[in-house]
Amino acid sequence: MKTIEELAAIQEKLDQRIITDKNIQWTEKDRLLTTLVALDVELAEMANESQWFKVWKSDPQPKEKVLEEYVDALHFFLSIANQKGWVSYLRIHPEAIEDLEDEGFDGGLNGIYLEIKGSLINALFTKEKPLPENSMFFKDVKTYNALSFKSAWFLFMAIGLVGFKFTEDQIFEAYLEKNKVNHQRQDSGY
Ligand SMILES: O=c1ccn([C@H]2C[C@H](O)[C@@H](COP(=O)(O)O)O2)c(=O)[nH]1
Repeated sequence: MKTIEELAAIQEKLDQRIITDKNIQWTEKDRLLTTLVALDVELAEMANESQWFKVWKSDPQPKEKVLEEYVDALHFFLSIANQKGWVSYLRIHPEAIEDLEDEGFDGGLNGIYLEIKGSLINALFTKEKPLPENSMFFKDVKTYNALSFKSAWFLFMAIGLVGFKFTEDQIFEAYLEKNKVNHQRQDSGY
């Protein structure tokens, strides 16, 4: 199985190919904001396919495409990590996921989903602010912005692994499969 850092490198190749093929001219900021909008839309599509919030339906079962929408969102998450130099924050501790599995999450999937969005906004829109030198948070995390990203990423993985009960293998394989499709789309002038 590939590592998450390898997936990030695979993502960067796809992004750069799209930028070249479509001759996209943009500032770093334009690129980042475009990616955040794309991620926000994919997260919503994922929620819509999963249907967990559709309490008004008699049997809101997850639809087939949840994993596909999940890995579409994963593409844009990786892209943001690449753009901001946050790839090293993509490693998560399996024990933290296990703890979440045991304790559950305040607000359930709605809570996690909305917190992902809030944390992403904090990560990208608040002024860069360093964490205190002797911060009790992770040693490698230097700013509040990076901490918010790490938190959004952890919750995104938690939705996949705990909420939807996908395995990491399933997620990584589905990502590679969709990445291939995205290249094929570019080959055929998407
Ligand atoms: O710069 C880009 C543009 C698109 N995609 C991928 C992510 C999703 O898998 C898919 C979304 O495209 P639509 O199906 O929404 O057109 O394309 C990227 O990875 N990078």
